Amino acid sequence: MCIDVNHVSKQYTLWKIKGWTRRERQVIEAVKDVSFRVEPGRALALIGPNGAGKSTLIKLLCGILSPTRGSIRVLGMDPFKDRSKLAYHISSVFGQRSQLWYHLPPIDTFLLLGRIYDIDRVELKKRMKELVELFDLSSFLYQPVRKLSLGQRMRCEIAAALIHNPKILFLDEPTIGLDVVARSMVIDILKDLNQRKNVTIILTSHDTGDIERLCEDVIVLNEGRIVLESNIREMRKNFFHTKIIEIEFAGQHADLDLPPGVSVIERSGPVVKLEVNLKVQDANEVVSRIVAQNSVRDITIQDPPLESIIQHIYLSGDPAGREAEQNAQIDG
Ligand SMILES: Nc1ncnc2c1ncn2[C@@H]1O[C@H](COP(=O)(O)OP(=O)(O)OP(=O)(O)O)[C@@H](O)[C@H]1O
Repeated sequence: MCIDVNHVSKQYTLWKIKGWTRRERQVIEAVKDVSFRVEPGRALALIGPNGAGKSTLIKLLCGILSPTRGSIRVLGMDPFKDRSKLAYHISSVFGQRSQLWYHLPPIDTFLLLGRIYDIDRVELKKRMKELVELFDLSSFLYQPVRKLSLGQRMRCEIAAALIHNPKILFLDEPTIGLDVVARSMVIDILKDLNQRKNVTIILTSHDTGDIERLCEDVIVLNEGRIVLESNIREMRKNFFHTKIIEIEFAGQHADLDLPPGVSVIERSGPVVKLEVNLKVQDANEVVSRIVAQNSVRDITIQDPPLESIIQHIYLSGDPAGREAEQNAQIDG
């Protein structure tokens, strides 16, 4: 087992100043009785709305914070107590914070990290060469970090985090602020690391595209609690109550005669998008009916975007995937 989290809670204590002499204690329970396990080589997404406790959980797993209750084992170690020993085997990237020296070029941070992790000179040179190639850093390796674009800096951040060949990589919003091209490059590299080098990845992101491309497992947190723990494929299956049918009509078409449970969500010239409620209608039957009544050039059936399922889970606050269980019972 790579990560084993048992009934972990984390409280922050804040002191509010009340008048000149009084202070009021306020306790925020950011993580509440959370338990889960991660097998080596998996890619897990921690998702949830703002303030759900994702960053706190990552900090607990990295040993930056200690739990108020419960126990955590990462690679068999207690991350808080064995922090310096564990540091040789894990790494973290926080999108909002940098570990690169701002006024120095990235190469200097790489060399410094090589010293910190006691990496032999020859080995360090070899690893730097690999990372420079993998992240395509050669054109700005000797430029001060302050002069790099955000995308270039993030590539250097992740490269720096990998210099000591960690077994687990924790990433908290690693693509925040990146444009589509830079984001796609970062996610592709992470996927490659996960699949080829078996690096376990724990990621928080608000971007469903990143999650879908990189992760196979997902934990949804809400107000500090796990509200769903699932495989992304299972989550899609259990939470999809709708299908989207996109039809391109050949020429003019009369008003569609739609059965109950089917509604038009978009119209653009000859293209019409329909949403089918699968609890009421079968999508294939809807397609057959439309094709029989109209002249159709193209027709596709799609799943709704992952984003809409996640939104649905957040809104329903469905504890421990109760709705998913009910659906599984109905289906099966
Ligand atoms: N250092 C701290 N001191 C006090 N409260 C904190 C601290 N860090 C986080 N919190 C509180 O703990 C709760 C969880 O915060 P956390 O940053 O873990 O959530 P998050 O899911 O990562 O949110 P976001 O998506 O906005 O980054 C929030 O209510 C937050 O205000």
